[in-house]
Amino acid sequence: MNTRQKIGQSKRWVIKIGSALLTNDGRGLDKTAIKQWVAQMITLHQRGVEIILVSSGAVAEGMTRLKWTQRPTALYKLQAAAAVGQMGMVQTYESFFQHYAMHTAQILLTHDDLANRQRYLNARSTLRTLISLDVIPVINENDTVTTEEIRLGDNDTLAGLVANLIEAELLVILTDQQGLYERDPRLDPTAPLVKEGYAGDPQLEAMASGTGGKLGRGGMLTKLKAASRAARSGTTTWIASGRIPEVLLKIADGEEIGTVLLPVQAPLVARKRWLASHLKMRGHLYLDEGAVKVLRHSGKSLLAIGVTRAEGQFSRGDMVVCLSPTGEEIARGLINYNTEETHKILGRPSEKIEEILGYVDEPELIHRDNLILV
Ligand SMILES: Nc1ncnc2c1ncn2[C@@H]1O[C@H](COP(=O)(O)OP(=O)(O)O)[C@@H](O)[C@H]1O
Ligand SMILES: N[C@@H](CCC(=O)OP(=O)(O)O)C(=O)O
Repeated sequence: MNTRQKIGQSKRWVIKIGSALLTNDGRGLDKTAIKQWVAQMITLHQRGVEIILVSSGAVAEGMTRLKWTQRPTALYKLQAAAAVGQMGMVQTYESFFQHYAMHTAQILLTHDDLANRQRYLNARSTLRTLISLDVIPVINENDTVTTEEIRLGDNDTLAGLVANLIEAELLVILTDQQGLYERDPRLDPTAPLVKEGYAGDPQLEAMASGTGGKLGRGGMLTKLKAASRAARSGTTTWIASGRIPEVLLKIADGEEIGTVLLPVQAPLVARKRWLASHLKMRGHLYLDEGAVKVLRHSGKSLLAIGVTRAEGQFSRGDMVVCLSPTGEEIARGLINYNTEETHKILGRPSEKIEEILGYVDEPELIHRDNLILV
């Protein structure tokens, strides 16, 4: 059995379907195609595969329903379109799955739901429960309530994080191209297809352009970044064209289609994976050489004494980036003190915190359990 065939036998899949594909390039929901993907998912489910769907298309379908020809730039219009289009999308999935007596469940997530530990754990247990009930979760970003500040931005990222959340074995990204090409095929139609690579390989990321089509937001770069995120839970990513007949079954059979991106590092433990899923950084801490060494080699907490400078506006519990004296990123972590407090205690020993602030929240600036090395 070759690598692809082994991957095809994965038992927990996250399947992400992009806007361009789902709405047939903006001509409204492509119900014929959706019907076929649903039929394939049913076959996979009957073979014992657990499926979580991440579906884009709310904004694109909303635009069609509202008869808008141009994707609006104003957030409030995008949110209105998403609210209208999400209805059509979930109705379509539910009715096709109902045909096979299966239920779907709508899950709308925001960045905050994944950044807050309690909500992250709630989302995970809901998804696990739905899977155990043989229900197909249909996930999208909760576009109607997200602001520029807190949005994930594209569903490739969301799919990568969902793969981490439920420890999927395989993330399938269906799009309007055959996979990753060595150059953007819109610019160079002769570019060769990359068949296999490693998630997080910077050489592959250099091949992908960051702009999506007129409907999607991601482009190929976010798909590669999603593969890199997914790899943190040991998940393999398979990017393929959703227009290939029986595409999902071909993947399950390990056929030579699309681009396969293999995880290289050992999977991170659950809490570290959650930490790594934070996308919004609120500040930067510059460490001295001693602190860099301790973080890298001793797995210890970060103390205020090892920090020379702090930038940004953050509150207790926010994610900040730790940099070496030359500005190289070393780690990220949840800080125990806000900006003003940090400015007062940096460079000082932990036993002085009480004297300086009048209280001590924690002796560490960032506890090692809340720290992830980069
Ligand atoms: N190296 C590349 N290989 C393949 N596609 C690329 C590459 N660079 C950029 N792209 C573009 O990414 C697009 C897919 O992204 P996007 O429009 O966001 O799709 P989706 O809606 O499926 O997320 C393709 O149509 C393609 O033009
Ligand atoms: N949440 C948005 C997703 C937009 C988006 O990222 O689309 P895509 O790049 O096609 O995955 C929607 O449903 O329209």
